Amino acid sequence: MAAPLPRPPVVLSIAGSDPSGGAGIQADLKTCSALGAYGTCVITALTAQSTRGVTHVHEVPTEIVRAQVETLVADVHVEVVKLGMLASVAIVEMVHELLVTGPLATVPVVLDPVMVSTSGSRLLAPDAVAAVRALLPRADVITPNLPEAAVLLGEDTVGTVDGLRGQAQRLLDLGARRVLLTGGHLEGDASVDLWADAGGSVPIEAPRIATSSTHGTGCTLSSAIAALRPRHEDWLSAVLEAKAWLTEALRHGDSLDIGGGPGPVHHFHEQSRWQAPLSTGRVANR
Ligand SMILES: Nc1ncnc2c1ncn2[C@@H]1O[C@H](COP(=O)(O)OP(=O)(O)OP(=O)(O)O)[C@@H](O)[C@H]1O
Ligand SMILES: Cc1ncc(COP(=O)(O)O)c(N)n1
Repeated sequence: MAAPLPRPPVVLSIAGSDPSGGAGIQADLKTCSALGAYGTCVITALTAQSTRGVTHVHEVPTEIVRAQVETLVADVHVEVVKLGMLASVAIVEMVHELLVTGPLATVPVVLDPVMVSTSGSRLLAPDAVAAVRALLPRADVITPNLPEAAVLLGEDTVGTVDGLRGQAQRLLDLGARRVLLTGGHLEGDASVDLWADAGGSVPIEAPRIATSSTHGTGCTLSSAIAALRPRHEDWLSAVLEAKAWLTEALRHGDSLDIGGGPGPVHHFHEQSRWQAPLSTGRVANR
């Protein structure tokens, strides 16, 4: 029998804070705990938000973002980084530098290019889109939703799986290595995302859950991929497990009954409980 991992893989979420606990670093840390990873975080922005929406955004000074990363990484070995809300050009560029020439230079990256909250508030300054685009080649996987993919490409939002294929390919052309284009904004009985990498593209389907508890699904999915990557041989296998787990967390979200707006998914529901598989002890590499 193979030995279990000696300790949980360490994931670093660099993202914004959501006091309502459904999105941002709070969702990322819960996801890590639910999936057997150890979550750490560096906060880029404080938002004042509830399930009903965002009322304020306060960006963390870039030197404090840098200090958080440097202080953490000097002590703790991070196995995967997940990037969420990066707020401004200055923060995107600072994080980019840390990922290329700084202490995170060899760490695999999942980039969720967060731009606008479900409730419609800007979480990324419009002039920061080019800086996020420049970050694409440094990410191992990017997880844009349909509006985010369209903004990155300077195109209109598409609404069909064929349209997704074209956009995913053009994101690869921009330097992304692997793309999971999330189709939560599509309609239909299935919730279809599109995976694309140098080998081609493949739709990833799950049942569409009739629920209003969709706050933070994008954050939760991208951090689940980061949390599961060290336990899989490749990125696509981690994505498939993350998507299946998220679907169960969505299925049980309404039972939480948090807030008056779109509520969070249920990271810890019994039927979505994740069990650490026996493992070879392999950890992610690039
Ligand atoms: N009702 C649903 N049922 C099943 N899966 C869903 C549903 N809504 C979203 N998903 C899935 O959740 C994941 C994230 O989807 P989405 O495209 O909505 O990202 P997002 O817009 O970044 O999310 P959010 O802004 O809510 O954090 C995808 O895998 C998507 O297919
Ligand atoms: C800090 C933070 N990060 C990300 C989101 C996106 O999540 P959603 O689209 O569900 O509002 C958010 N609302 N807040």
